[in-house]
Amino acid sequence: MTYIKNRLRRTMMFVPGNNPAMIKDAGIYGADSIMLDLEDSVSLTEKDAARLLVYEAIKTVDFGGSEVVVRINGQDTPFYEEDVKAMVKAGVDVIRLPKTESADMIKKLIADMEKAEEEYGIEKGSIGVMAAIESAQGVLNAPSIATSTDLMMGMALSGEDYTSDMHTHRYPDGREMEFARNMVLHSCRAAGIYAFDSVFSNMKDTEGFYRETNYIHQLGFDGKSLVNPRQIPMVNKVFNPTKEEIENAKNVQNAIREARAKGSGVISMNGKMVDKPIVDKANRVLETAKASNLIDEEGNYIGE
Ligand SMILES: CC(C)(COP(=O)(O)OP(=O)(O)OC[C@H]1O[C@@H](n2cnc3c(N)ncnc32)[C@H](O)[C@@H]1OP(=O)(O)O)[C@@H](O)C(=O)NCCC(=O)NCCSC(=O)C[C@@](O)(CC(=O)O)C(=O)O
Ligand SMILES: [Mg+2]
Repeated sequence: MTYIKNRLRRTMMFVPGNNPAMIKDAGIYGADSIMLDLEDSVSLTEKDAARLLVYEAIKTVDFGGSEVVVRINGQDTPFYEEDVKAMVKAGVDVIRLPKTESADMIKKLIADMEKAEEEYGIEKGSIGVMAAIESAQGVLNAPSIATSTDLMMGMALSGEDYTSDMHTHRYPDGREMEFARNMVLHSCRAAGIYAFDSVFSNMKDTEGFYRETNYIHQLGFDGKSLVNPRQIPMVNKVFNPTKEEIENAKNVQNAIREARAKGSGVISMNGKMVDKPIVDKANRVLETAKASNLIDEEGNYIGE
């Protein structure tokens, strides 16, 4: 496995690292990224066994087309060092550092990964990293965390720990996370890395899940951390461009081609102005459609 900088990352599903049945089948649900968890879904007494299980799984289980991320234990725990060594040796795609509060924490992670890469003869830079922002300190330092290393794939806001640190709860309207979402998202966009929204923990509240997913898609997040496979098609439904959006994007491309042939950078299409930023957005819609297998090589719609 090797870390790929640019790919589709709408859905990143947590899978408890001490659950062999869930790990074995994790690849069948079509998540863009599977996140094997060594941190909070694993009890203190099972940390070593989970690390071994996850190591073996990375070596032997077929996770389909999913990227494999491991959430290791935090730097203030006795498990961190062994987690880093084992995951580097296993050749995971991406390591996610929980409770990241500063750029220095990421620099320490990179130094520890490099030591392990040296020890196990793994190519330097073949494993990406990501930061989970779970506290007020992490949110305030998000801009420098985002740019702390070239290997930074993205950052995720962790709503459960964050709202606990802020002495509040998760509310249906999400106002308690407005500032954090905007800080994390802007830091990611400015750094050119992926932005992931928080898990939504109430599996029964489908309406609430759609409300939150539509909201974070509107803000500009690339994807969301998930806790259950049932959440994957719901996120894809929100994030995938519709047939109408794809047709509109193709019309925008055709219109600007026509305009440029006449020496202009702007044209009117159905009463709406089309210029460079509109074309950039149309291009992004078509890139997403292609990566999601909604259009073929010629741009024809092949989605359901
Ligand atoms: C929630 C529940 C118990 C519900 O169980 P249920 O049994 O009701 O689920 P069902 O839907 O009935 O399952 C139907 C079928 O899917 C299989 N299946 C279910 N879930 C699966 C899965 N995740 N992976 C693969 N397979 C799965 C299941 O085995 C069954 O398979 P089968 O028997 O063959 O039909 C279960 O989903 C689960 O354990 N989720 C992961 C929880 C977890 O990891 N939490 C820690 C991460 S959050 C955190 O730490 C906070 C954070 O740090 C986050 C941040 O940083 O972002 C912050 O601060 O915010
Ligand atoms: Mg957490």
